[in-house]
Amino acid sequence: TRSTRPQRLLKAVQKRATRGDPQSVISAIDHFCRHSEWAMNVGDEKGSILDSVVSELNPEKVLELGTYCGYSTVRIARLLPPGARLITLEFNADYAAIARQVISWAGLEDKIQLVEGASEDWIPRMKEHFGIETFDFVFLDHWKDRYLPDTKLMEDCGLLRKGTVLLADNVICPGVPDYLEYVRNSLSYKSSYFKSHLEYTKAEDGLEKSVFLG
Ligand SMILES: Cn1cnc(CNC(=O)c2cc(-c3ccc(F)cc3)cc(O)c2O)c1
Ligand SMILES: [Mg+2]
Repeated sequence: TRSTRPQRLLKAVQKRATRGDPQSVISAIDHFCRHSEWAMNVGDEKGSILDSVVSELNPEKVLELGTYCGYSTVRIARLLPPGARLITLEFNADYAAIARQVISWAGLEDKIQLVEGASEDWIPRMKEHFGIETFDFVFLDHWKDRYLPDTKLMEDCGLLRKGTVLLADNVICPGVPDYLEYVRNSLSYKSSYFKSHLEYTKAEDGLEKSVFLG
């Protein structure tokens, strides 16, 4: 049967990228998405903003909601200091299978724990299952109707501390109006918008950076 787009994306990585070289994996996926088939990775333009937020923060404990093919997982993990850990949650088993191979090709498996399942099931288990008290950085890029409930769930589970940074993808396209309204009006967050474009297109999109004030 016909291959899937994530399978073709993985083939492009294995064909073009060098094992153990995260930058070549990122470039191979960007090339595939620009010249072969669009895919919903955060992309190179918003990816550069993601890089700058991560580099400035130097987080030890990172949570990513929505792995997809592992593009942003690799972008983040390549910048983490030794000993830092990234937990990434993916609901879709087919995406998770591809992401594991992309992460492995980049040689970053030691920094990354990919967990398959629903974010609402795993967020309450971060402490007892992963020994995580609080996260330093959270990248939200999963189902857009889950950004707000999962943020409230992270608050309720005590996973955010004074200074934890949430960075949300797609706040314009597809858009997350309820989440934006919440983080921009809540006294518990200092929020700012980074205007950019939908990956590999000219359409407007952006990232919302929200610092939890405790
Ligand atoms: C099925 N599924 C598994 N994970 C998810 C969560 N991600 C998205 O939905 C997502 C969607 C788009 C997008 C799609 C079509 C379009 F016309 C414009 C934008 C872009 C993104 O960056 C995304 O992260 C969905
Ligand atoms: Mg996205």
